[in-house]
Amino acid sequence: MPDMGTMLAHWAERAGPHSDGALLPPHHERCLGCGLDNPHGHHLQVHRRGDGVVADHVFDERHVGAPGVVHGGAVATVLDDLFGFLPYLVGTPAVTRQLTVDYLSPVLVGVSYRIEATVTSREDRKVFVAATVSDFDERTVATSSAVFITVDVEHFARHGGVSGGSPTPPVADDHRDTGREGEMGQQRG
Ligand SMILES: CCCCCCCCCCCCCC(=O)SCCNC(=O)CCNC(=O)[C@H](O)C(C)(C)COP(=O)(O)OP(=O)(O)OC[C@H]1O[C@@H](n2cnc3c(N)ncnc32)[C@H](O)[C@@H]1OP(=O)(O)O
Repeated sequence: MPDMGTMLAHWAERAGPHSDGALLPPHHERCLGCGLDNPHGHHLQVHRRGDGVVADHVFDERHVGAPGVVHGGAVATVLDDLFGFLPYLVGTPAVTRQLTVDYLSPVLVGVSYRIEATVTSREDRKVFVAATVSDFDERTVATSSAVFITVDVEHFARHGGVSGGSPTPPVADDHRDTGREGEMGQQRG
């Protein structure tokens, strides 16, 4: 388990307070949504705006689904990551428990979109959040809502770390030493 002091410092460093308009720090350098060191990432640049967060984002060819159209999973990734900045403003770490996306119009590769998210309500550990994705004619192309659950920093220490690496995946007993290096071996990468 990573050192708890390191985890606490990592959270404290990011949690702010952040002034209105400030560029918010990435979750960590390898984060798929906002980490600048992730070559597969979206490199989201997120600012605080009032009680919410906002990012302008252009999806590229790496994110294509149907020709010219952004893959729905890529849109969901960006929404989830943007929601993941609201805990900085709430003041406590939180993780996604449920994420819903309404795809109203195709999101297009190479077009700039504004994505805005805010906290709509709180109930004990539950933080309800909502977001919109709009083009620069202010036409809403997607909306999203999510339920985040507040956690303590130990949650992150328990399940991995903040250095950017992934914990070694557990190997299921029934696939150990079978000599079947076919499908399962390849899937596990
Ligand atoms: C050190 C800091 C590092 C910082 C790095 C930050 C990185 C962030 C990166 C961000 C990247 C982007 C973000 C990411 O990608 S975050 C990554 C994706 N998310 C996860 O990995 C979370 C995985 N899930 C869990 O770990 C657990 O399930 C958690 C901890 C979330 C809850 O497990 P736990 O066992 O503790 O709680 P519970 O299951 O009893 O539920 C709790 C409460 O919630 C209610 N509930 C459940 N569902 C719903 C629903 N649909 N509508 C309304 N309510 C709902 C439920 O009834 C209950 O209510 P109540 O009975 O208590 O009243």
